[in-house]
Amino acid sequence: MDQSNRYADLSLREDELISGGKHILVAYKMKPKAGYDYLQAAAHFAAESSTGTNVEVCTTDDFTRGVDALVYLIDEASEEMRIAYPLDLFDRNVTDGRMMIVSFLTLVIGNNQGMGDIEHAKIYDFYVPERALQLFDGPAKDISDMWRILGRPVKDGGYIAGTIIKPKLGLRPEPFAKAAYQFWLGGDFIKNDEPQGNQVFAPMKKVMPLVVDAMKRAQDETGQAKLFSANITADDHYEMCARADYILETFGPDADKVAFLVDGYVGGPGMVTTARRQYPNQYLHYHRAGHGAVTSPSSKRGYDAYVLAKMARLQGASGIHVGTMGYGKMEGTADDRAIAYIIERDEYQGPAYFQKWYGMKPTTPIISGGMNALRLPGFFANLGHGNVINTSGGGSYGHIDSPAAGAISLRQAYECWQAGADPIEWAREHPEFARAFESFPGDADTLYPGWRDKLGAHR
Ligand SMILES: O=C(COP(=O)(O)O)[C@H](O)[C@H](O)COP(=O)(O)O
Ligand SMILES: [Mg+2]
Repeated sequence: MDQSNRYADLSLREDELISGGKHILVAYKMKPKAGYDYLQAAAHFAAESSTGTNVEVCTTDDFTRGVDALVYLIDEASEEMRIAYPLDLFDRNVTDGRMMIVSFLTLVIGNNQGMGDIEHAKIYDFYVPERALQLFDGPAKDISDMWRILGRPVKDGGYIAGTIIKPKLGLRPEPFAKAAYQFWLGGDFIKNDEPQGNQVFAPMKKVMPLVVDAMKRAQDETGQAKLFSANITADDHYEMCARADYILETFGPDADKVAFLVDGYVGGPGMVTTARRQYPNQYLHYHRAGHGAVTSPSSKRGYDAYVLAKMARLQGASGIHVGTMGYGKMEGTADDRAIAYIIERDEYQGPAYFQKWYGMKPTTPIISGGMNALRLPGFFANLGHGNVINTSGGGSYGHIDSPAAGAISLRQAYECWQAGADPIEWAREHPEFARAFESFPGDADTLYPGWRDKLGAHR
């Protein structure tokens, strides 16, 4: 059935839809199955994503038609399809009238992902009008809260040197806490790796008191505040809250230095929002493990990492992983800067839409995955600033001298970039950074050819 008379209006202008402020706009790359007309398939897509189905139903009335999603732009050659969704389509909380990402996802990337006439469709950008932005929680805490705890300026407080306890799994409580202590002697921030929780060989109630002790000792020894991001992920939100409450109680006077990590992609928006709403005083760390299943450039379905990050800011993540922009081990390119910019700035021109955030707090880009001191100078040059949290697991625990030396080498890499210095020259004056070359010789050969001769001459 051709529904393009009802669910498409190509005369609608995007600038007018935006100035009207009554629609969420979504940009897709969509391809119909062979033999299907592009506009008809797009209109069916909009129908399934809003008020319709594949046939006319007798229960539809004039009001129903007023909340139809409308295809307002198509370009078959570039697989471009943009749809305007009236705000009233989206579910609101009974308790407080607020909007929810789960309803946004259910409509804009819901049943349309399994349609028989669609080859594939993937969201690459969306636009949220001011009124809808007011109805999302947004972050309660942001990187300025971390900087404040670290005793830094709350604006442009700079690089937070972090790590992930490695090995990823398999450490019992004492070696786990020892690993934390060793890193904190040189660095700022430690996160649980995303699967670490309450394994039988490392029960949370044995691990956490030892981590608190390690934090205290590292703080005493260095005279600096230290931060810990604790994984509270669980299927059951009561379990999640039990973990969070236990952790806050255990950290006691240092509880402000605790972030809560949630595996937000596998756990879903309910998990993220539970953490956001139950613990608004804690920094909320969104780990996106699993996201590649839909966000990977090789996937023609789902949504991309830019869209995931933008949704995370709406939901109230204080920080989310944004990849390493081609400088680490995970998939990514230099252009992934956009993923950081959309979540940290007050406004940003995305791939399709110019988004203003109207004062919503920023979400910190968390840089993680195969990073080490040698890769950081290029990373900062590409991003253009260093106001990020970076967690280098292998880059710290793989340093040949110690985790503390690994941590120090990370900070030195940041300072090298800040100074605009040549990394080889910097290494001559900064021993931990120099030893990173020997710790990661494969990276050193790739990034700084001839480093052995140049540094060896001064050894
Ligand atoms: O444990 C790590 C990195 O460990 P290491 O520092 O040892 O490589 C992170 O879970 C991934 O990088 C995910 O990050 P992202 O979601 O940005 O890919
Ligand atoms: Mg990890």
